[in-house]
Amino acid sequence: MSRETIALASDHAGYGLKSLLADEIRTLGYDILDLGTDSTDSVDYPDFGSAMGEAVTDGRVTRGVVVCGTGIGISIAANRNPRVRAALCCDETAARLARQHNDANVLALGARLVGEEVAKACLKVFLETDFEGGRHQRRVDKLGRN
Ligand SMILES: O=C(CO)[C@H](O)[C@H](O)[C@H](O)COP(=O)(O)O
Repeated sequence: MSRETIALASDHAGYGLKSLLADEIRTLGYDILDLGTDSTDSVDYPDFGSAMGEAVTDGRVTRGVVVCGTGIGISIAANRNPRVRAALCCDETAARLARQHNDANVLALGARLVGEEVAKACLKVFLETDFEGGRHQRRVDKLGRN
């Protein structure tokens, strides 16, 4: 069976955590599609949130992870794309519920707000938790395209 590819995108503030999460994603048994940025040189988070939206829309990936300083800007940017349901998470419980209840397809993290171990725990839960469907499906349907 082929391995799922997980897309990753960040701005400069999220670059370090993105690199660490790329290694973690591979360790967990997935391939990665790195949408940048490629250094800590200052860039604009909307460009990378938008790149994530395009990767989901054109079918290169079904799930991804976005990182900026707070996770706020890049999650707003990713969510401008109607096919993205990006969830900004600061702990494992939020990451689990984002999958179970919201069928979130993009995990957003704030590199300046969460520690590396918490970020890795959020990532693992996000990747390994299934959507529960049922009443949640009706609500996700009301969000629009997916
Ligand atoms: O957190 C962010 C947006 O919500 C960004 O990652 C930036 O860190 C933030 O806007 C601050 O930017 P700076 O140019 O690194 O000061």
